[in-house]
Amino acid sequence: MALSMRCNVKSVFRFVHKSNSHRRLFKAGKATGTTSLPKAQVFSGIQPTGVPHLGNYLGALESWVALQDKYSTVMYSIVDLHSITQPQDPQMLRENILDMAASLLACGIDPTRSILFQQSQVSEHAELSWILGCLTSMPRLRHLPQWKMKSKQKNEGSVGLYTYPVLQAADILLYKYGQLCSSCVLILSRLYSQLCVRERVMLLLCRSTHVPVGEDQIQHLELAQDLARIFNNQYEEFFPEPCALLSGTRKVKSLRDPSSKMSKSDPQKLATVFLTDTPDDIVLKIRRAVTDLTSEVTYEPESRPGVSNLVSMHAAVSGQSVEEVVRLAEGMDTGQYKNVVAEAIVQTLQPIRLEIQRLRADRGHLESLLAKGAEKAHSLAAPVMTEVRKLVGFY
Ligand SMILES: Nc1ncnc2c1ncn2[C@@H]1O[C@H](COP(=O)(O)OC(=O)[C@@H](N)Cc2c[nH]c3ccccc23)[C@@H](O)[C@H]1O
Repeated sequence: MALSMRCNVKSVFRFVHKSNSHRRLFKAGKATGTTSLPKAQVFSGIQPTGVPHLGNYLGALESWVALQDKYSTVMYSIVDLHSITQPQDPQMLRENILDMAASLLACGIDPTRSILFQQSQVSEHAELSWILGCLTSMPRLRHLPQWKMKSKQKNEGSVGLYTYPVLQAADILLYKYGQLCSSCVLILSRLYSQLCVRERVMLLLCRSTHVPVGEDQIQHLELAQDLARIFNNQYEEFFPEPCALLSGTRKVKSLRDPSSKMSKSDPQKLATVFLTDTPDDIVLKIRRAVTDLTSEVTYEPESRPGVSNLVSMHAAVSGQSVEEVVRLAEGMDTGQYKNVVAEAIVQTLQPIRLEIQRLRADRGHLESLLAKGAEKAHSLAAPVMTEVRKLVGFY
């Protein structure tokens, strides 16, 4: 699974030249008695607004799982504060939070290798969001997707919906420190002064928070980068700019309208494949997927979005390239091809569905996992917030 990184290299470059950042690089470990260098972290979030769908899985969750092997601090948050920007029934929300935890575990999130937690249980998210909100201009938020889409649907949106992306920036920026293992720390701290600028840039690039998301979150990530920059200019170099990590399948489209993205809240029942769909549900939805009048299978996202969406989903779930998949489909018409795609999706989702069912049954276990995750997240967020409060002038 290929991941691509979207970072603002120029700003990281600028960051390197500020002497403070340099010193801070060594400061982070003092509290633990080691000389430590901050390092790359992974942070991402998902709203507990129902069972994740194939778009969430291919655009984000699959890479969340893979990143557990590549980074030592990996954090995934069930962003319940974001979810209440739309009306939620309290009992349903409570259930959705635990169901989301079960879904993430079933996809392969391993609580021994990542910190899985509920956003509202770490109050620093809301606090940092307020501070960042005070640095954000109103026009900067007006054109961001969440507001544009959802305020239109409801005629008018809430203040929470409007400032949603500021909270997302706070989520990401809050987790800026990490510890390296002591031998790496020793080697790197000895070497740092001998590194050339390019190597220091690489080190700092690695240090920023990496955020695996689908394409729809890019503008939110850009706001997080801007807010890091604005905060640093206003107070002192403090927040490294985060980078988006995009998976190969950046945007899975709706099966009923391939001009829009697959979404949990799509009112059309056949538009979205959920991770809990049975094989029969999946076959039906794929068979009914909107394509076009050409029967050949090709990959032309602009002119043939429907069939191209099937091809890219098929490539992603089967671990093949788009070219391989198209070659495999030679001689088939789109009707026959849909059966192949459905089968490949069933193969991928079936074990996840069964595991979700198993995990959902033990609510106590899920609650205790989330409580432990919140404790760990809090222990990382608290020292950052202490520094932020000092910089802002609260003490
Ligand atoms: N059709 C699709 N195709 C490809 N990818 C998709 C598709 N639909 C959703 N995604 C991706 O799934 C993740 C979770 O979606 P959410 O809408 O809950 O995701 C959201 O609503 C975020 N605002 C949650 C959030 C809050 N704080 C954060 C901090 C970092 C990253 C993310 C967050 C996302 O990565 C999203 O890009």
